[in-house]
Amino acid sequence: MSGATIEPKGAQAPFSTSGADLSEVRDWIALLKPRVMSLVVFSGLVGLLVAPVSIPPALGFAAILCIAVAAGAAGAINMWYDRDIDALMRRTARRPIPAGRIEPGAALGFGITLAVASTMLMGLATNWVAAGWLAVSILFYVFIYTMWLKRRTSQNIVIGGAAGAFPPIIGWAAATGDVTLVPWLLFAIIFAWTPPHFWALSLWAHGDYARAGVPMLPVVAGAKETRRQILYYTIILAPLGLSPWFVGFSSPAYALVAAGLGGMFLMHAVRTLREPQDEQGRSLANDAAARRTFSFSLLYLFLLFGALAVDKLVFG
Ligand code: HEM
Ligand SMILES: CC(C)=CCC/C(C)=C/CC/C(C)=C/COP(=O)(O)OP(=O)(O)O
Repeated sequence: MSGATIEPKGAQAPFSTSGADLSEVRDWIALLKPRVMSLVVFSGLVGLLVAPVSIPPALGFAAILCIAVAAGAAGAINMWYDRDIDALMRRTARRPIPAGRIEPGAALGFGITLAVASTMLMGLATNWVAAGWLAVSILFYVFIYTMWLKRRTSQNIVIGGAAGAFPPIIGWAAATGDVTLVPWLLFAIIFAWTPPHFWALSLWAHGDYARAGVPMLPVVAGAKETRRQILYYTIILAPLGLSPWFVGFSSPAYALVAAGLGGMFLMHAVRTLREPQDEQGRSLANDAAARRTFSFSLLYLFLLFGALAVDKLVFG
């Protein structure tokens, strides 16, 4: 597979070289899973902004850059490890490694280099508590989720999803040097959010996972059970969203926003449970409700964390 598209460098005209360079750069960026990174970075930024200690903007910027690069590094190592199953799934088959545009070993080297560089820079720029949590999240995503759980159990994302819940802890630690109750509450919110976020998507992507032999919940337990589990986790998530107010960290205005968002998420989960389906729970409506639940999950986290940050700025 590799080498099929490589041409001798000297044979290329300057224009086509720059075109090739640009698409090469795009491939390296794709290895970093940049769209997923956006929300990871946002939740890390909110952890940093709501912390009771503020750090100089340049250091705050360095901390967020480190979270972004570390998440990207973990994504690149994940794509290196998962290249066999990525090649079997329609959603992932065009990724640079399964498509043969980037050598697996080069992707692994890229991921490890960025992981080490981002952790070291975090430690030097802010503190080693933040760097330690950054390392934990990379290692968790790579070893616990990707290498251990993803191919073994339908609970893979319930436990492995913790990797994506660390960014607010890292952001907070970058500012304060420690981790107290509030960042753990933010961790818990993302932890409870991950199953409905992912299982909504897996309802329509289950064919891909079945083909690749990945035991995601709809493949193992069926769509009906997946719909029920989405609702259970949303029932846990909705009150958890209010927890910063319960502990006196946020104002009643935040609580109102969190309650509204939680209510809307519950409504989407109930609609996903009840959408027209066959006896196995497979949608008869092109998974319209599940698609809306997935999109709303992204909006939910963005708005909830946005509200938390705005609340801190306005009410202190
Ligand atoms: C183990 C836990 C998780 C799994 C298995 C998972 C899986 C997925 C998958 C398969 C997609 C769709 C395709 C893609 O762009 O790759 C997706 C999209 C997305 N996920 Fe997750 N996710 C998880 C946790 C998270 C976390 C913790 C965040 C951020 C806090 C996050 C943010 C996003 C975003 C922003 C998108 C939309 C990307 C787009 O626009 O396509 N995910 N997730
Ligand atoms: C700060 C830091 C280091 C964070 C890293 C953790 C991180 C990026 C978590 C997000 C989880 C995620 C994108 C899972 C995708 O699952 P998958 O790999 O099964 O998805 P795929 O099928 O699209 O490859």
